[in-house]
Amino acid sequence: MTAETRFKLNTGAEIPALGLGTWQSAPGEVARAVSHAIKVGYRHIDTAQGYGNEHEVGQGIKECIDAGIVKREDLFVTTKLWCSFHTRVAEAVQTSLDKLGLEYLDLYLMHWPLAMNPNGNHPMIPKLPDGSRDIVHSHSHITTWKSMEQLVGTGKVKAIGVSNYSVQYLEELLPQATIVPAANQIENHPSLPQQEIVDYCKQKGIHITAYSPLGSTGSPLFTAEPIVAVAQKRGVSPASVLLSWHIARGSSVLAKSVTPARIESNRADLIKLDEEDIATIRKYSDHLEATKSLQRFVFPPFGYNFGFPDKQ
Ligand SMILES: NC(=O)C1=CN([C@@H]2O[C@H](COP(=O)(O)OP(=O)(O)OC[C@H]3O[C@@H](n4cnc5c(N)ncnc54)[C@H](OP(=O)(O)O)[C@@H]3O)[C@@H](O)[C@H]2O)C=CC1
Ligand SMILES: O=C[C@H](O)[C@@H](O)[C@@H](O)[C@H](O)C(=O)O
Repeated sequence: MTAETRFKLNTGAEIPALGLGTWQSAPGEVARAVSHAIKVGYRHIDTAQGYGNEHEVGQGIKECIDAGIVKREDLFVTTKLWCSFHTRVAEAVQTSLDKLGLEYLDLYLMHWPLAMNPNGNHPMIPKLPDGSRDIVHSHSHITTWKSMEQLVGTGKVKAIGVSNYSVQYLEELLPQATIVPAANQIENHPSLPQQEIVDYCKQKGIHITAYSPLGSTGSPLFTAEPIVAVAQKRGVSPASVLLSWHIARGSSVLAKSVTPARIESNRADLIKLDEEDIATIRKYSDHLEATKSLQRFVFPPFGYNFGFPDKQ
């Protein structure tokens, strides 16, 4: 059954194919979204220090554990190190654990491969007087990774990984790494297939998790003609096609919703796309690439070159 699919990480652990996203899930909504998701079968929850909602995510998890719906070990919980904490990894992971009310994380990711000033004018998004983000250019993401490697063996993290890494950044990191990242969480959907990084990660044993698979808030992807065509042919919604596409590619996928009916259908309506469906979607992606019309929905104003082929 597609919703039960799990992928093996390079640690030997398994990551459930579908996770609940929680970015921009408002306070007062996210605990309910998490507990509803777990009740209807989700076993993978994605949050981040930067989302400011780890406490509420933890409440949703606790409700389900206390009610006997799941045990901690049935869940796969990911959180992420925020940029202004790259020099304070041990402190950051403990704070995340405390907020979540958990003793360990299944996956701890470096959210973006750059450090922001830990002593700047804001704890999360420090800015310079000209309004640009206060980035510590002298601090390498490799140094951050070395600190994250120290967490493995402490019992606080089962696996470590990265997010928003391009091939260029992985090529810098891998020769210096003692531990190969278990996962790279990247924006991924038919309008930004990122085949280059997906193939590279596959070759290196790094699992891909797709974020913003539905095109994030206010998405145009639901009405993209080839997606609608596959949805109609298969008798499902465009959202189902967009989510199922990643599972067919061997990636896990994070779907954010705070709407109970969507949380349910995003899981229940996953399907196994066939070769014809995949070919239709590939043709669409190839056309966008050829016409330089790829769409990246998440590109925060870091003013930084992440090595993304579509944003140089
Ligand atoms: N590592 C990183 O830098 C990033 C990680 N992420 C992670 O990935 C997750 C998913 O990405 P995100 O950007 O949130 O966007 P998604 O692509 O998951 O889209 C979320 C939006 O789609 C709506 N939606 C959900 N299901 C349906 C449906 N079946 N039909 C119609 N609309 C629907 C949601 O509305 P509603 O909630 O109102 O139902 C919300 O507005 C994040 O929440 C986060 O956990 C995301 C961005 C960056
Ligand atoms: O995970 C989601 C995104 O990466 C988000 O954390 C960033 O876009 C952040 O809001 C920022 O402004 O840098």
